[in-house]
Amino acid sequence: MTLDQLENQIRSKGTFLCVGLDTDLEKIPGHLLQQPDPIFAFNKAIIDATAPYCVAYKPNTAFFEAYGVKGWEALERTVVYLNQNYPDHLIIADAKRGDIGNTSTRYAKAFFEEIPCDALTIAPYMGRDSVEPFLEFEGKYAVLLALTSNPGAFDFQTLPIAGQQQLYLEVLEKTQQYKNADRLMYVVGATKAEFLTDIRKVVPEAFLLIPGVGAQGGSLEEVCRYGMNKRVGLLINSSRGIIYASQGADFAQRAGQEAATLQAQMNKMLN
Ligand SMILES: O=C(O)c1cc(=O)[nH]c(=O)n1[C@@H]1O[C@H](COP(=O)(O)O)[C@@H](O)[C@H]1O
Repeated sequence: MTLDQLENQIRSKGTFLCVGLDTDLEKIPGHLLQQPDPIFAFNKAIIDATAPYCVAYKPNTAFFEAYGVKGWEALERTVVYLNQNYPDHLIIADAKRGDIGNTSTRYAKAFFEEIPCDALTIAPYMGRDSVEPFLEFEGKYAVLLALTSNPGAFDFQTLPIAGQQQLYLEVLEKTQQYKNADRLMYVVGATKAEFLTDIRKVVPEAFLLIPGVGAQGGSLEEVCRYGMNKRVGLLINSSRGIIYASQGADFAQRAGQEAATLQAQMNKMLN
């Protein structure tokens, strides 16, 4: 998917919502546990209920990897289902990878080819040779952690380097020099909305993946005020707030309602 196509989807559907698939067998309705693949059964129902209100899905691979081979199979089924039925939705594998060059290439093949996602979250701290292999795939995106939503983000990411620029700003500035930097997106936590003005000075054009609304308490309004750019430039993720809106038989319907509520709020911000 090109960024122009992504922007067109956002504008035509009036939403820049990304639904996070953080599927936990301990939280899904009991009746699904009788299914041959309960994780996929849950995801499929959530996807069918929320697709009109979002432009992206973010399966967090930890929630699949935790179940070993069965989890990987569920991830693959989920991605195949999305590609076949909802090809206009961006699929972001949230795996937070990144390693020396030849290893990064294998991760890229795993998540861009073998399990064909459109984007992959990456920890940038091993530097240029660990990130550029992900940027060799046309139509695919590396989503680098810039300023994360969790409290520990302040341990390192906001520290000044050698008394100068803060580390997260250095990550943004330096990675914009990488080859195929137009295939980069960045993660910024919704809980860090007050930093978005500084972030936009360094990456005015880039798409930002913003997790942390809903369960983590970030404000959609503040994120839009400080983070939106002329191509919208935002994908706002909510996982638990949508997929566990109900843990009963009406779970999919309630997930759809939550997604519709967010879509309505986003639509207002776009107009
Ligand atoms: O890369 C991410 O997606 C991510 C980065 C970050 O800074 N904070 C963050 O919460 N996430 C992910 O975004 C999702 C947030 O889930 P909820 O808090 O349930 O909406 C989880 O899958 C997290 O792993």
